[in-house]
Amino acid sequence: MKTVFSDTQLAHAPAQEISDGELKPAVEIPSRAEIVLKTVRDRNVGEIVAPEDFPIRPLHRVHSPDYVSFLEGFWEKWTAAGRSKEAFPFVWPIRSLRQDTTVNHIDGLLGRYSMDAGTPLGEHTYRAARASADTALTAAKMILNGEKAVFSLCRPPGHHAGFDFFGGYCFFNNAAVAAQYLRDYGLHRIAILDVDYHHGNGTQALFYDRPDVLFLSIHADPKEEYPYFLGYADETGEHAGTGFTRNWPLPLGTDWDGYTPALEEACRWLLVYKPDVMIVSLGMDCFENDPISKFAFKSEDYLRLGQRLKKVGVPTIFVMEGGYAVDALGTNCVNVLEGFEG
Ligand SMILES: NCCCCCC(=O)NO
Ligand SMILES: [Zn+2]
Repeated sequence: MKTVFSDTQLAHAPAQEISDGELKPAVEIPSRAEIVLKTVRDRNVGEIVAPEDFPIRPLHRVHSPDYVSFLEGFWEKWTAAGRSKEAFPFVWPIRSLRQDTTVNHIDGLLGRYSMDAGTPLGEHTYRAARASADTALTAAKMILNGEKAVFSLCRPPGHHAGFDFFGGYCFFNNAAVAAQYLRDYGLHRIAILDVDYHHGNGTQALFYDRPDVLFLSIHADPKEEYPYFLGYADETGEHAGTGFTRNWPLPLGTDWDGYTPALEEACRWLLVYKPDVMIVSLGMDCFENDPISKFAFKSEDYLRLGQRLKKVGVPTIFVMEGGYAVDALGTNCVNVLEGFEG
């Protein structure tokens, strides 16, 4: 299986994050990608290719142009305001506040275009996030050109990013951008299976009223876990998209045996939907030693996951999402790819 990756994706290097209500060392760090890349090489997964530089248009097919421009011009505005350290939002246009104002103050803009205070914006965030989206787009283009399976080593991740907001360490929704690109280039049905520990709220919302992209997510129950406010079992799509979203929230502490019934149900939905392509939002934070998560996968369970996904039997793009137990991240990620390749 080929891997797509660019060193530009390492440029976003957050130092801290706000997690569990306090400032902590950031976990979505460049070494995540480096260890996965090293393991891809060491275990001879396949050729590593650089992403193509796509124009901005595929991003505008998923994200609002003003949001993309905000990210692009942010650091200049931030430093013009006399600030030099990574930026954290701290005020949001929540209930009773206006959504329609033209905000100019940098702190207002930060809140307007974000969903949480845990995702710092730095000098190189835009550049790295663009490269991460290009990595997913390149994988999509490779599938259109006949590849049967591609691993897009995306970092920063994407599944929490929505139409006009960043959060959960995500800026551009890499999986959504790839799905839309495949639709724009003639494929009819795309399935996104999100196996990250956290619900992919951004991806769900982007396709919620559409039948052409099926969104399936198995994740920690949002009653107990980020993102808290989406990912419940009663969310099944709306309008033309009714029935084309499915969520399997699972209790904290879930291990592989507790996970497989939901995975089997999701695979049955895939069998019925018969997607032209399956995009797997591949977060490895269900792992038992993940520092911010509370499922109990073992490394060998990721081999089983890859083996099961292979049986779906459609062209597949693996888009990397979360996973913060850096020492085991390479092993766990490549286990999925090797399990898939058989
Ligand atoms: N700081 C709060 C937790 C952010 C979730 C990041 C993630 O792994 N999402 O899949
Ligand atoms: Zn996650």
